[in-house]
Amino acid sequence: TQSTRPQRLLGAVQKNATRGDPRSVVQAIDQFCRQKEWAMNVGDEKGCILDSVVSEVNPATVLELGTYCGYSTVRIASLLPPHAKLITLEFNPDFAAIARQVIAWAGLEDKVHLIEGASGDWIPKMTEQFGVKTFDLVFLDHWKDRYLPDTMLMEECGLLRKGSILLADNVICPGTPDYLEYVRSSPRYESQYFKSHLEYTKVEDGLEKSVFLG
Ligand SMILES: Cc1ncnc2c1ncn2[C@@H]1O[C@H](/C=C/CNC(=O)c2cc(-c3ccc(F)cc3)cc(O)c2O)[C@@H](O)[C@H]1O
Ligand SMILES: [Mg+2]
Repeated sequence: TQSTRPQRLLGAVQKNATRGDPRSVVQAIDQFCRQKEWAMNVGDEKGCILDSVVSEVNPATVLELGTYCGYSTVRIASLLPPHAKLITLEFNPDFAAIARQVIAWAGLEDKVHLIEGASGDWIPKMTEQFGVKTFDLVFLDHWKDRYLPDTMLMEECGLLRKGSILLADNVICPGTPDYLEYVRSSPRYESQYFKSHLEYTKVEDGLEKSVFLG
């Protein structure tokens, strides 16, 4: 039977990356996506911006919405301090299965909690299920029409504290107009746009970093 693109991406990791070496996993995926098949990972260019924000925030608790194959999960987890926790939500079981293997190949399974389920169902359960009071950093990279409702839901559930950082992928391409309007106009956020390019292309895209002001 035909393999899927995520399966071929995992194959490239297992073939070209060194077990336990997150940077080699990231490099293997970027090489695969540049040379073989485009895939919707945040990519190397926007990935450097993601790395700098993670390093600056030095978060103890991170939430990622939309794991896909685990590329940004590996980038983020590889920069976390020893006891930090990254919770990543993915509702497609096939993608979740690939992501688990990518995360394991990088040797980061102890830092990552991959939950198979929908963000809308799981955001309200974060405190009771994982003892998370608030998130220091949230990376939004799931369906673009879910960014705004899930941000409002996180506010309602008290998961954001003064200083929590939201970092959103694809605010230009494919675009998240309602989310962008919200975080840029709300007095409860201080927003900043990091201009970049759509992964592995010359098309404009960027990340929006928004600080929750409480
Ligand atoms: C509510 C809920 N709960 C849990 N998991 C959820 C969830 N909603 C989605 N997911 C999961 O997250 C990923 C989905 C990511 C969506 N990302 C994009 O659509 C995307 C697209 C492009 C793109 C740009 C130009 C083009 F021409 C074509 C595509 C680039 C990107 O970077 C993207 O992120 C995927 O793994 C999906 O199962
Ligand atoms: Mg994206």
